Amino acid sequence: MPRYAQLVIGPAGSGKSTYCQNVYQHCQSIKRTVHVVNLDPAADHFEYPVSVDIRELISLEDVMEELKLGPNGGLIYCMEYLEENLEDWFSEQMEDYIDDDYLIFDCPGQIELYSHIPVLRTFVDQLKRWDFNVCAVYMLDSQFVSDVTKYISGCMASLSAMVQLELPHINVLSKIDLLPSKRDLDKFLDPDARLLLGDLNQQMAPRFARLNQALAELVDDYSMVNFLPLDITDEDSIQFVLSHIDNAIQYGEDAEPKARDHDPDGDDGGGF
Ligand SMILES: Nc1nc2c(ncn2[C@@H]2O[C@H](COP(=O)(O)OP(=O)(O)OP(=O)(O)O)[C@@H](O)[C@H]2O)c(=O)[nH]1
Ligand SMILES: [Mg+2]
Repeated sequence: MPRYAQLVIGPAGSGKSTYCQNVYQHCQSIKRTVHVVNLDPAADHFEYPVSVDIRELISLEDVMEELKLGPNGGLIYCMEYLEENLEDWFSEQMEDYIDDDYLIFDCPGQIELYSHIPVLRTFVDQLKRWDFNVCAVYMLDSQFVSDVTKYISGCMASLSAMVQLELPHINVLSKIDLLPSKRDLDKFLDPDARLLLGDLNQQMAPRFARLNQALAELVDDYSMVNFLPLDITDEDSIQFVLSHIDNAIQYGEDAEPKARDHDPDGDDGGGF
């Protein structure tokens, strides 16, 4: 039997750890077991019980002090150290989690990790060899929908992670509770390339028209850049996101089919 994993990624401060905490609590309330793994060597405190903690292997503070590295260089060093220790330290930690266990990996927010540094890809490949079904959960702060140019840059960062990791990929728009209005939200959840292009052209100088066209086509071609809204103040919203992810990794396939509550259109909306 496989094991299951979510790799929770996305820019710094996008709400990854908060998401992990809320999914953990939600699962507790519905009597479902999940384990949260901290992969952020810079994290200082957690609102969820940490099942495995990278800081027991290496801490950012020590690396910065001993190797005289800054926070970003130090983080990369820590992650590469984890990569070197996948077969021993990490493999030992994973031994406790067997058939059907469900792990949620809370990752650091450095964007380099998702664009051009291969550590997470190596990590994911190892999880797959250990028979994990893995899904990338890309968190984007909903403040990105306040401006179409920000939004397109968020989409590109997510696409870059998707191309690098080659995993089932779900984009989540976090912090929906902080949006002053949800009126225009739909057009960002499931973007229409032509509308996007119109908005981009309106905001940017004419010399960017061809670039905008290419970006809009890219979003359209992949037809994968869509987002699930997450309002952590609403249990149904958490369950909605979780059920899409479960579906992507075929969790609970043998169980009774789950009702897709909170999905007014009845469509998938997932980005993979
Ligand atoms: N209101 C609200 N605040 C949120 C939500 N998600 C995160 N936050 C706040 O946003 C800040 C950053 O959240 P984190 O969960 O630490 O974000 P992160 O992605 O783990 O950040 P890094 O690990 O530093 O990359 C914290 O102050 C959270 O309380 C949300 O859904 N709603
Ligand atoms: Mg975090």
